[in-house]
Amino acid sequence: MTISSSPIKITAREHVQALLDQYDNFLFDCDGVVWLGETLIPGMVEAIEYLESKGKKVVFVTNNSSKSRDEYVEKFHRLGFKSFRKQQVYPTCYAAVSNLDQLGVQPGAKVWVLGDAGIMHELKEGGYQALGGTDTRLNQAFDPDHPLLEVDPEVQAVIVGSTKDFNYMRIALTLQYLLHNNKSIPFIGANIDRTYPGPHGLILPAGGSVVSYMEYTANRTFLNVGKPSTQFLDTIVAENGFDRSRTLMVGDTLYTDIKFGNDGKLGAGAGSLLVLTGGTKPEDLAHLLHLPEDYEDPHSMTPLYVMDSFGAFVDILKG
Ligand SMILES: O=C(O)[C@H](O)[C@H](O)COP(=O)(O)O
Ligand SMILES: [Mg+2]
Repeated sequence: MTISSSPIKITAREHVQALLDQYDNFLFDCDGVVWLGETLIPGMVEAIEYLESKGKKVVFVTNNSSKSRDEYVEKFHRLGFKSFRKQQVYPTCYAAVSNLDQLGVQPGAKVWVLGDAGIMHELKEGGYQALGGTDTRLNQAFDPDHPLLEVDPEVQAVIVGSTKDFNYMRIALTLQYLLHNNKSIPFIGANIDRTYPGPHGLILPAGGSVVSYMEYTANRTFLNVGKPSTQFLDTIVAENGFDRSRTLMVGDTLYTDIKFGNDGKLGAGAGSLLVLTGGTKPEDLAHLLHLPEDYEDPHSMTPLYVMDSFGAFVDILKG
């Protein structure tokens, strides 16, 4: 996907009206677009309710694997999205588990996790046995003689995502599974994000840094199931029956969200909108500074539209 011109800035009523005319389906990123941690971005509930009142289809696609779909339902309801349904959210913990079958790992199998509760819960919901992850026995200091370090030969896959419990015990054990059986069991990464925007202006280490740590120490490459995976988008489009040409991706990160929309051929020619409420600042957009070096095409990360906050949608429309 190539977008050669500068993004169109959405500031006026006619711009917002044009979005409503052009798109029937809206995909929203979460961290940095809908909320920052537990803090809702002002106007987002009103914006989503407005879109839905006009018959638009809205789904949320997040690389944050720390919560399962059920836990996201609770969060959306808590933050005021009263009619939110489980089928509207696609977190990468769900994407990771959905991929297992295609990788030859059937329900019932044991799966090792370096990550938070979302992955554990989605594994259980999918009929898998989740090992590692939030197991509190792994909170203790590393001890090479600890019986927990014994590898379970029945583990058939490893899923790594963001975690705030990134300690040496968990890292060392995860490495054993990644090396096990001549590095033959699938290694799934929940995302490639380097950082994510936290509250109070904090920039926090994201899941991609955890996945990359394990990739480096195991000297293995992982399967990224999160944005910008085109397979992830294909699944969402197919499950919801979306017409790509009438679908827009709204996100705050160039190399995940915007690339997801552009590479996924959304919109009639393009379908990505960058908001500046999260990790990307105007100067980043100007220079496309945050690009991982292995992404060769900067145009695939250039949004068609840019907006200070999607939360301003209704206010702009009302003039
Ligand atoms: O590490 C994480 O949890 C994610 O990278 C991060 O939160 C991104 O989430 P998203 O912006 O895709 O909602
Ligand atoms: Mg984001």
